[in-house]
Amino acid sequence: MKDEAVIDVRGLRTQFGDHVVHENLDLKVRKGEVLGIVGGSGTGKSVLLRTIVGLNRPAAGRIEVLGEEPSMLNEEERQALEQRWGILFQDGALFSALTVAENVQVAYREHLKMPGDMMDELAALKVRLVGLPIEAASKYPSELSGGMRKRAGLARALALDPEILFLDEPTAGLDPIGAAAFDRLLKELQQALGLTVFLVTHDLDTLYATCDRIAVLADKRVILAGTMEDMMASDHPWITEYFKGPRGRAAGRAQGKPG
Ligand SMILES: Nc1ncnc2c1ncn2[C@@H]1O[C@H](COP(=O)(O)OP(=O)(O)OP(=O)(O)O)[C@@H](O)[C@H]1O
Repeated sequence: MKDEAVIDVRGLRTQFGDHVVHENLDLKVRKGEVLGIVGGSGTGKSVLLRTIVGLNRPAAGRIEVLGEEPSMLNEEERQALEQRWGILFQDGALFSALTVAENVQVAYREHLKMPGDMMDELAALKVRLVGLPIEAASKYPSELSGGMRKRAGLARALALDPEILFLDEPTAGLDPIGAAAFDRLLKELQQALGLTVFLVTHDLDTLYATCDRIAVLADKRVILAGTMEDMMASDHPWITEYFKGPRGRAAGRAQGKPG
């Protein structure tokens, strides 16, 4: 069932006042794939993510996630659906007054009833899963490096064993070594856990290292969704400049692809 769509967006329009961000946007994300969303600054990548997860209301169109239409659900059904995905926002969005373990446990307190020691064990498991030392569990976000905070955010996003992981610019602000390590972790986790990943990124190295397909946002819609080979074959000016410009070529060479 590799082609089964777990996210299906059709005819989406989003707008803020008179400002139309998306018009007639279609996008399918297939089960088990890592889909990278790219596009120029302000083309609406983050707004698309936020709209799919219900944080922003579409002006028109239809959004299905895991076979459900979030806007048609009652509160209880919505909560049940929300437990099936995890989100890592750009800034990690950790609660600064809580330790890493407590951040992971927010989801357990909200959605599950379980004894404290079991929550501790589960949080420790998630902390290890994302490659953090166990000591990090009792630290506050301000005591961690940027890379460790991203991993802590990922641990929180994975708290409830989601089927879909939404990531907004996960490698932004990381040094190249930290970013490459995060890419490897993401790919390993995606394969081990069978996740579907919706990944907003500007990072060409991340695209090469992790994505099965890429969707390009321009002119208020997805102008091309396909593999890296499809991107290289396109003659759309933005796509050509992005993927075949000096940075695109360098990223391709680093992954052993001819530039
Ligand atoms: N809550 C909001 N109210 C009004 N306008 C908004 C809101 N959120 C986003 N926008 C506008 O929607 C457009 C798309 O924003 P978005 O953050 O999705 O862009 P992006 O493609 O993720 O950009 P970047 O790559 O720079 O992060 C921008 O013009 C932005 O100003």
